[in-house]
Amino acid sequence: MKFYQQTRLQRIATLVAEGQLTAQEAAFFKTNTGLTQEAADQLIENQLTTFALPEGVARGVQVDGHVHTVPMVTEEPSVIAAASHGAKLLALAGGVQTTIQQRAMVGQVILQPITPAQLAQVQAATAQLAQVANAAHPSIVARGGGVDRIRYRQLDVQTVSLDLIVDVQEAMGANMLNSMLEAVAAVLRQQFDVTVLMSILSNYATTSLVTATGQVPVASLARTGQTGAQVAAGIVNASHIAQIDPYRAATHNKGLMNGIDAVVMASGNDWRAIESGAQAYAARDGQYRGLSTWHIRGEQLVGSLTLPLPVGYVGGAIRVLPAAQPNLALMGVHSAKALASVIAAVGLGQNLAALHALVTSGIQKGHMALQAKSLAATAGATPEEVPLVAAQLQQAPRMDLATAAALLQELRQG
Ligand SMILES: CC(C)(COP(=O)([O-])OP(=O)([O-])OC[C@H]1O[C@@H](n2cnc3c(N)ncnc32)[C@H](O)[C@@H]1OP(=O)([O-])[O-])[C@@H](O)C(=O)NCCC(=O)NCCSC(=O)C[C@@](C)(O)CC(=O)[O-]
Ligand SMILES: NC(=O)C1=CN([C@@H]2O[C@H](COP(=O)(O)OP(=O)(O)OC[C@H]3O[C@@H](n4cnc5c(N)ncnc54)[C@H](OP(=O)(O)O)[C@@H]3O)[C@@H](O)[C@H]2O)C=CC1
Repeated sequence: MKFYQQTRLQRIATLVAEGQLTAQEAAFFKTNTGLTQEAADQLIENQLTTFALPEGVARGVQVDGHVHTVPMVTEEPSVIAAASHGAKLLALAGGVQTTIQQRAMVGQVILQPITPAQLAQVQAATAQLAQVANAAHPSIVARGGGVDRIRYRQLDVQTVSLDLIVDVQEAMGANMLNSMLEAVAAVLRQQFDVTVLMSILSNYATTSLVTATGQVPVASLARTGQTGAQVAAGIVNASHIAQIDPYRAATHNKGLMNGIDAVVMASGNDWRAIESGAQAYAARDGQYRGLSTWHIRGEQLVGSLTLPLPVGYVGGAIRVLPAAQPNLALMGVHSAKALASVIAAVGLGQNLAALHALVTSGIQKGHMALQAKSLAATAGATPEEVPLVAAQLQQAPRMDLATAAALLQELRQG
């Protein structure tokens, strides 16, 4: 029986049998009910309750020679099926390869107003400012990180952004960077008499770019009535439309962020930070574009996705959210870079599956088939009734809430 045809408990047992979960981790996944109210109260303000989302796994995600089972947190039906489908296609030609040139965070101290003479003074003190920043968070220096460099960008005639670029090692680094930035800002105000408007990290993490590339044999893309070459050409054309039309680009990127956000959330990372960075990067040359592109090389359809992924392997809420550590263990990643690589690979596969569906049967066939369960539940079906209503919904001429409600009523009337 396929993994996705098994029951929840059978899936956990399969992962144990495969050696992907220890007995202790399996016990956690079986009984996990999320955050306690007490833990939730420690995390946010004015806490009332907790809010749960489903978590599943994409299987067979092949990245840089390793095969990963990837936890994904999402409320949207068909996202995990699509991630699995994309990963399966990409695995046919060796999986996804990733490159990470650098992993650092950027923060800004905005100097405004500043004269050219004042700027020259500040620039002359760059080494001192780097020392100030490192002294504000010495433990990151002890861990092998710290200030990488400082650069200056003139934003308008009286405004300069002093950009602090910091190697944050295994953390996302937002809090540590903000401490460093505020220390630099204080010295600039006190010793250089410069007006500092504000200091804060930037989520446009261009120093944490990850590129995922992968290929699929064109022949494997064939579907009833369409040759592999026709489907591959359709995917290339769809990817081109996302380069020339922001209306399409936004949807193209939403599709790949379906996978990226789901893994970011499962890992306990800050998904708003990843979303904002990705969307800013999509508009980096002044026009908003698709983050991934596809082209044909010989017998292969080749895809590439680049985006900023400043995720942490430690810090933030990763220790506090109960599922984050078991999820990282199940994913089989042991560093922030490895996590970023897996996330990028899921994004590329997610995009491939969505484009494949769009240029073949259309999105509704696969998506709505999987939406049937959630429609049945929305109509009020109990867990026992959901599969019965969902099965009938898939045969019905229209798959909508009214039909689901009518089918449920029929079922209850026997
Ligand atoms: C839904 C599929 C995968 C069906 O895909 P399919 O080819 O019709 O069905 P299949 O039964 O032949 O399955 C193919 C593979 O999909 C996976 N798969 C299949 N079913 C399951 C399942 N239940 N649970 C887990 N994995 C599943 C699995 O890997 C399976 O291979 P197998 O293991 O059977 O050898 C396909 O139609 C698809 O990928 N569709 C895209 C769905 C999608 O992107 N959903 C997101 C919501 S729409 C959206 O938000 C974004 C969008 C689409 O607008 C983005 C854009 O426009 O670019
Ligand atoms: N704009 C944004 O995106 C903003 C985001 N945030 C939030 O900031 C949080 C992330 O900030 P971050 O600074 O990463 O989190 P933390 O404040 O939790 O700092 C990271 C922690 O990890 C510890 N650590 C242990 N091992 C390592 C290692 N190998 N490398 C690096 N650190 C290690 C550090 O220890 P030590 O102290 O000894 O160095 C530090 O305590 C997220 O919750 C995010 O939501 C906050 C402000 C703005």
